[in-house]
Amino acid sequence: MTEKQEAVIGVVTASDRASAGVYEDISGPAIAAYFEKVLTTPFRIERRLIPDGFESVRDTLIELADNFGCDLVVTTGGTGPSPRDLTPEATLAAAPRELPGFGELMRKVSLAQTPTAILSRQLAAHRGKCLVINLPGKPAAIELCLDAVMPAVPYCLDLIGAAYIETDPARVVAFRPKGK
Ligand SMILES: Nc1ncnc2c1ncn2[C@@H]1O[C@H](COP(=O)(O)OP(=O)(O)OP(=O)(O)O)[C@@H](O)[C@H]1O
Ligand SMILES: Nc1nc2c(c(=O)[nH]1)N[C@H]1C(S)=C(S)[C@@H](COP(=O)(O)O)O[C@H]1N2
Repeated sequence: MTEKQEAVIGVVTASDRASAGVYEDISGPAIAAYFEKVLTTPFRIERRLIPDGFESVRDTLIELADNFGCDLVVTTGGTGPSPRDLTPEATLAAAPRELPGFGELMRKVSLAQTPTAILSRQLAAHRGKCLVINLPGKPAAIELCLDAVMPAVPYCLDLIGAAYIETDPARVVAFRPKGK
């Protein structure tokens, strides 16, 4: 296995209002803080705070994957049914190979928190060696959704040829089949 020294993790907040300064972006920093807590292998974060919209999100994801070498990009916001909520469409335009289990599981755990969880069209997909995971905009969704999918993320990154990452087992028990 070729191990890269440092994983690169993109954190993208898609929100018209947070990007215009109407309210403070809490969800983007919460994602970065989550990885600080959970990962034990070296990584750095690339943060972006952008307006909602198909092109803004698609182009940001492509830039993070292709020019910044991101192994993983986590987005927040723009997953709902409002006309400007276009993060899932933009994600599939940038990363055409969907991993449907991620969206299914995140909606399932979110339903325990709120009945409106079914309004989120959040998904995960990969662009070559870069995995993209959508989260809802609400700060309360961040840790809940990431806790649900993180056990499978390190092995997923192995399979797509991205960086090798490890989690603190006291926080997240990551699953890698034996011998991998
Ligand atoms: N990045 C964020 N940081 C903090 N709070 C947020 C964020 N995104 C959403 N929220 C909160 O969730 C509420 C509902 O968010 P909504 O789904 O309308 O956001 P959005 O469509 O992602 O963003 P916007 O409407 O600003 O473009 C917001 O009013 C705000 O209180
Ligand atoms: N865990 C969790 N999931 C959630 C929510 C939440 O508060 N917690 N909010 C829901 C709501 S109200 C909406 S409209 C959708 C989409 O939100 P977004 O457009 O900000 O991505 O996510 C849903 N999923």
